[in-house]
Amino acid sequence: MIPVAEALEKVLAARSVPATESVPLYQCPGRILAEDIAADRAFPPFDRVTMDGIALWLDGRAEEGMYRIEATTYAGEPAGKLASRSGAVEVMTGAVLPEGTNTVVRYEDLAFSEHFGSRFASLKAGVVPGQNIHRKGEDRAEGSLLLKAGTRIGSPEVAILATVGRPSVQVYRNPSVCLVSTGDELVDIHETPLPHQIRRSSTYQLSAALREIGIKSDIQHLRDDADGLFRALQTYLRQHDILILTGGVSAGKKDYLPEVLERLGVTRQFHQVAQRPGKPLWFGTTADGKAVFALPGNPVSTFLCFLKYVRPFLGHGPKGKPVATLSEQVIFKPDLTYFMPVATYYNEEGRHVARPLKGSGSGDFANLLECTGFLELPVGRTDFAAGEVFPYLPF
Ligand SMILES: Nc1nc2c(c(=O)[nH]1)N[C@H]1C(S)=C(S)[C@@H](COP(=O)(O)OP(=O)(O)OC[C@H]3O[C@@H](n4cnc5c(N)ncnc54)[C@H](O)[C@@H]3O)O[C@H]1N2
Ligand code: MOO
Ligand SMILES: [Mg+2]
Repeated sequence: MIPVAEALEKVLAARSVPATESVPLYQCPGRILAEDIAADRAFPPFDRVTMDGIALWLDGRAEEGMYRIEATTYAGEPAGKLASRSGAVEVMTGAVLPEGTNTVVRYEDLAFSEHFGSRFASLKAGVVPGQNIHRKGEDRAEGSLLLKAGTRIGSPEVAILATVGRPSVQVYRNPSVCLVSTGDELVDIHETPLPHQIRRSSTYQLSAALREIGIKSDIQHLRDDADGLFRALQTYLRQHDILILTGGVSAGKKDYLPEVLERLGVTRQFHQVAQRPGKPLWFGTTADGKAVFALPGNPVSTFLCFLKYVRPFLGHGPKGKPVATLSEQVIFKPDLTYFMPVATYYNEEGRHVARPLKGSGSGDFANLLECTGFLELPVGRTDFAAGEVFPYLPF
């Protein structure tokens, strides 16, 4: 049995740099960027008018008087030019600031009048020279690094990729993942279980969790039969990069997976981690770079092991190092790291608080409905006080 930190280290050490592929921008969300992205132009690329109104030249003194409207510049038109310091150009939000102007005044702060066939604007309110202009390069300089390879692409990243003109993007190729449930007691979801059977649920849960990070997976099921497992897993290993198996890794007489996997040439990296749930976790690798996770069958263990080990292996997980404050005292005596199911919320003081969800152990997957994640209570202690802060593993 090895400690949690060591198990995670071994899992992360087994990662290899995946091949890359080009995908259309609309298929990018959830994928991991495989190239650096630089600004092809300044952000914004020109002095951008931010209010509908007029652009004029102000030096801080000449606010009085009327400004003759010389022209109008709409968004999408080339930059206009102010001819006279006593004039103004009508401008719309998104237009290029006309040459010779330095300030934009919005319509709400102007009064218009007509004299001798010309329109004039006078200022109704105080004006700060330079106002209402989004200056060229103010956000990012041309050529600056906007996104680094390895970034997970979410909606803000898509906006950046779009604005630098990338209809397709290099991302890391998703691994081919096969989810395999094992167990003679498990029937499929369209079947009616006999009194001693249950429907399999956790491979569907894992498939959903993978989909949330943009990874498609195959779902298979195998009976608790050592030779059958050997033959089928041999095939799945050939066809896929990663196998995620559930059940059959503990001390039961039909828990064949550890033995079968080693017979298949999968090198065991570890079996059993000093944690609850998920103690029987098995992880191995092959000489040709494939990874096999054999997750304990109890559904809460399965899911916890997915979040803690498989998801980071796939390059996904929460940003930063989330923590939460324990809401009440917890006593946990076993000499194990305890991943406690919790529901978190923000209290009035802005603290991220974790409320333990008792549930009835690692078979109680209905307890995950209210759950938002797991609080990681460290090994070597038994008493955890209300108000203490611990690492938090969100869904
Ligand atoms: N003598 C010991 N017994 C057990 C130990 C131990 O250390 N010594 N560990 C316990 C722990 S902890 C866990 S977790 C389980 C893990 O067992 P397995 O990985 O061998 O899983 P199974 O025995 O096949 O199944 C356990 C449990 O989970 C249900 N299950 C399995 N797969 C699914 C699925 N796809 N969907 C829904 N439910 C599933 C299965 O029916 C069993 O009830 O072992 C303890 N025993
Ligand atoms: O890993 Mo087991 O989940 O403690 O039931
Ligand atoms: Mg078992």
